[in-house]
Amino acid sequence: MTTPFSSLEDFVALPRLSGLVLNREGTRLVTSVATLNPKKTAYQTALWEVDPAGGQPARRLTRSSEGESGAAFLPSGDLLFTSARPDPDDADGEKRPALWRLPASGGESSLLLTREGGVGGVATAEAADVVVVTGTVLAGSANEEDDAERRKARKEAGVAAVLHSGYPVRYWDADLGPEEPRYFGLQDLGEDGDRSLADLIPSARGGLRDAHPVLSPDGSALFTSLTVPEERGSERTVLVRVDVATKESVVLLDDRGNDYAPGPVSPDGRYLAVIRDRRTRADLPPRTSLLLLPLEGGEPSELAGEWDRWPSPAAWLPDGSALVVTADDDGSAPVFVIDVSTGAVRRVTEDAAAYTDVRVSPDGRSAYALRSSYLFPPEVVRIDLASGSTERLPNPAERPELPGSLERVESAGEDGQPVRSWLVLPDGASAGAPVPALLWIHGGPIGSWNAWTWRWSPWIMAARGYAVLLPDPALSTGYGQHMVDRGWGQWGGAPYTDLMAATDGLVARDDIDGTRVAAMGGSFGGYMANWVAGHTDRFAAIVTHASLWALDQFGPTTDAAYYWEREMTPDMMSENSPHHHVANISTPMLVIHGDKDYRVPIGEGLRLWYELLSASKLPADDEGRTPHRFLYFPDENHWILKPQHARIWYGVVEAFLASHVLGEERDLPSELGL
Ligand SMILES: CC(=O)N[C@@H](C)C(=O)N[C@@H](C)C(=O)N[C@@H](C)C(=O)O
Repeated sequence: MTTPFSSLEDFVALPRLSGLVLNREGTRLVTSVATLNPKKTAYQTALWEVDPAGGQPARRLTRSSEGESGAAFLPSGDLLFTSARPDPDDADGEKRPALWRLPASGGESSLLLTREGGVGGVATAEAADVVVVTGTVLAGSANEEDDAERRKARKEAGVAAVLHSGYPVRYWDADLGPEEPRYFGLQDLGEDGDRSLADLIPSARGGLRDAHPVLSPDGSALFTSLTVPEERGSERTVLVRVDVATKESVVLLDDRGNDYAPGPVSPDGRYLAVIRDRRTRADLPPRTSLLLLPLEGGEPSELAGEWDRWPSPAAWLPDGSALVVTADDDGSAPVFVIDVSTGAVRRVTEDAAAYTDVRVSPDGRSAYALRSSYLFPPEVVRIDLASGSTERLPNPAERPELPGSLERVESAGEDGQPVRSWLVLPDGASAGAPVPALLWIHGGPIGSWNAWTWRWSPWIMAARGYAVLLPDPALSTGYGQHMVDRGWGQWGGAPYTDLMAATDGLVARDDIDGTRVAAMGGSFGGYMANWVAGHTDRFAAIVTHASLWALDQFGPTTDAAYYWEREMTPDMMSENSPHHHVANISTPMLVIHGDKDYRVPIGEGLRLWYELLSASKLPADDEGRTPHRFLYFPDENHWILKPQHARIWYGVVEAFLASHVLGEERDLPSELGL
């Protein structure tokens, strides 16, 4: 059997689909496909068309070394997208993301809009030629010309400094300021049209950093979340409507107990679906709910409030009778339909898969979506909304061959709570040939192992003979509010004991060799790997990626300090901080961290490394030797994004595990230069 998971080169070269848009008539689907560039040092994306009827093979629509993304259809069927490909009329110009149009009638793409601050994304109205693009401006700019001049002056002077008066100053891997994101209404799309841009929320400051514009079907109104500062470095997210013609903006929902974000507008323009996220406190866990906001006036009402899941609204049925949503549910994320008059919830898709980017056909009978699971990466499917049956459409890529099988397993937590996991088993695992195993701990911690991920592929390890357990412990989504509540603010409690219960179930299996088991986790999963290291010696090795180590230090230095301050009091942080238990650590640890990680800053990795060498039970000896290792990426962030670095990541992890779990030595990737 040939599986791409045996070779890291083949694995990083697998095509990766993301995003899906449907034209107004429901006759064209477009998705984005990322593939390796010729040097194999970056991914480049191209747009592909998929036939909704399933009759035609997928075909590539765009081709440039700079790639294309952000596809959006105009009502005419023309396709808009963003790309930093060269402007044919300005071959020497600087490459920056611009807005392009591919005509429905065929032919070449043409450049629609270029601006000094680039074009980040595009939103179109369903039934009107209204386009809103996102892009940045320098905070002090008066207009586009002024912005261009200020950028030029800053660049020519070689100045990167930013003067802040507010919070935050960084976000994930981006330094914030003096650029601020804005929404621009594009006035005239005709061939020779005036491309003047209307800054729709000029007072937004940094508040659109994490926002997406949603347009009403007739294009008259734009809805967005807007993050507004609060006292003491905190912030909240309010819901805003902007009149696209007059630029008049109105705050629709704003209170200190919740954050709000817009979902889709009903086909008749009368209701807005709204996502409400409860603001947390140390004694109040998160809760996500769905609201219907009447746009002609009146109070919002909660939809399906009795349903013990956290819905994410995707689309309305064309007759406005129901909302199509997805929600995490027992290790998957199916499609559901919620009747808006009764709140009744009906599960549509029955398979154990995760659905995203759901688009509904104009007749309301079908939906199209990206679907993935641990058995296959994202692929385009058609869903029959009445029966729930799904059909995989002819896709830009085939499913990769897997080197093993997948099972759903369950253990009981200390309080009797079922703890559910996916278990990846390598080919050949049996009672007669038990295999070594890995416990993988997910991040968040509010999340679930329920969809394919390119970052942590269990099949890479299965191809090397390991079973991989993917448990959803306390704080995971898809198991009801109680599952979140029982872990809130006490990470070293139920989340840890649930993971140990799942591990007990794993090692009790006769196809698993319980003497050869390691634990691994990233981000919050790395926090937990560190906690595991200080509380048990049952694992042969531990891999901790982008991990939280000293919570008193992490809290104020992460990019969103207020978020963490709302979960734990200083006493709770101290009680749950792994660094207090360094003296108990007797397991070899592989620490991995990227220097540009602003979510879990590098200080966590540096301090963990030093304290492992100086204070664990396996300190560096008098010649500096230690079983611990530190894999440091100076130019990566919270994730390892460059394909060559992903290969190194898997290669070093594999060698470390082979040494400590299997007792075998492996060559390290030669590019490490060791
Ligand atoms: C504001 C905030 O911190 N949100 C959390 C979702 C978060 O970023 N948590 C990280 C520590 C984390 O665990 N991230 C996960 C999603 C990951 O796998 O990287």
